[in-house]
Amino acid sequence: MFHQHSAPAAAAGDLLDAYRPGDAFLAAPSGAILGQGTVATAQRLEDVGDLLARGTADSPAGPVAIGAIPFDTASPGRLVVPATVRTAPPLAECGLSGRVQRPLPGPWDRLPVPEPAEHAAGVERVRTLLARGAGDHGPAKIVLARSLRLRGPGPVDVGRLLGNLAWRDPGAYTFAADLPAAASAPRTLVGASPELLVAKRGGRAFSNPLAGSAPRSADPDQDRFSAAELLRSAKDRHEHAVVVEAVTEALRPYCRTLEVPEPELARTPTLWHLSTSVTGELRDPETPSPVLAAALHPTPAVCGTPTGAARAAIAETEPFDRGFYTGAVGYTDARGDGEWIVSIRCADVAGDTLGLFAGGGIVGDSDPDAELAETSAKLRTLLLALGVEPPDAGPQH
Ligand SMILES: C=C(O[C@H]1C=CC=C(C(=O)O)[C@@H]1O)C(=O)O
Repeated sequence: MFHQHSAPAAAAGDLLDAYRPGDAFLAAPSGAILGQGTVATAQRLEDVGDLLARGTADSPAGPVAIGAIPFDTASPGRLVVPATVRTAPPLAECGLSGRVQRPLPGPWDRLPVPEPAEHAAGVERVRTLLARGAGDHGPAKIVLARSLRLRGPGPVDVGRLLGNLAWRDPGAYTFAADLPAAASAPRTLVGASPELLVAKRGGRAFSNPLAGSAPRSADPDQDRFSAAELLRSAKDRHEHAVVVEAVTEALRPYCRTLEVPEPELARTPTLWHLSTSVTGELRDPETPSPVLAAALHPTPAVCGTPTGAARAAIAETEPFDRGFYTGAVGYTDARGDGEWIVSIRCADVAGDTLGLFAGGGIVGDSDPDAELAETSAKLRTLLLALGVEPPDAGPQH
């Protein structure tokens, strides 16, 4: 039996200031939450409901669990019931504009894994696999990722990095989640994702699959052109449709109705994406958000389709373990209301090192050079927030 203290905060900026390594922070367009201290933990989404039922809280919604699950559903996650939970209105309402970005001190050693040319060769290999499997229950889409390892002159200041990410894009899902440490050093997943895996509020479920991307440009005409091209691109619309179909099929057993509008454009400071906002009315309004997240994860936005074949191709092709990249980060209360975010545009931080990751969906007509450019733009979310790359004159929002 445990008890969780809850308190409102005036502004999400206060929660950012209060964040310390080991805490859990998530800022979403619906509001921000900070968890501090630990009274209970679980390793799997499926166990969170029972865990929360064993405690009480100051809040009428009961205790809250916050945390992360990895890409590989067979590996343990870290889901924490914090001793204290503080909530605040969304970051975008709290006026972070009075602050400045505080670059993290360098110099930084960079190690791409694999080398960019090797990633491009991997895209070619995956295209061959896709061609071979076409029409034969083989994979139809595979998300291939690459990694960039950075080592700085001292322990990475995760709080500062989190503040910079929030400042750069207050509309993103900005998060820091404590991870199971490999050695004695604390480990944190920190990032600013544009993608909602699933949210559940009362009797409704929401998902916002993204897939199909184009790098933004500093030239406004070129930027508008890239966005319009993306919206028209048959290749990107196919890549996107595969994800929307999988998301609606995974939600359908839980929903009485599902609204699936046409894709539209969504933007981050570095990329355009095709985006579909799916809304469902739940058959059972008490279906908990972790159950929905477990049913959806991993979507073809991060893995591919069919899931098993895509997962096998990823394991064969990517020369690193994804860990918590392309997993999910989120929270739920004891009533099951909560939000789970696709953990992309993030870094796995331990001591003086960061593992950055970026991937892209590969279909039959993907171009290896375009995939390199796209993953470079995705890596820039973290590189800009670190101050490793100077802020450019390009679009910021
Ligand atoms: C896998 C990532 O992005 C996914 C989300 C949006 C667009 C994507 C794409 O166009 O390929 C990816 O599916 C990543 O950022 O590492």
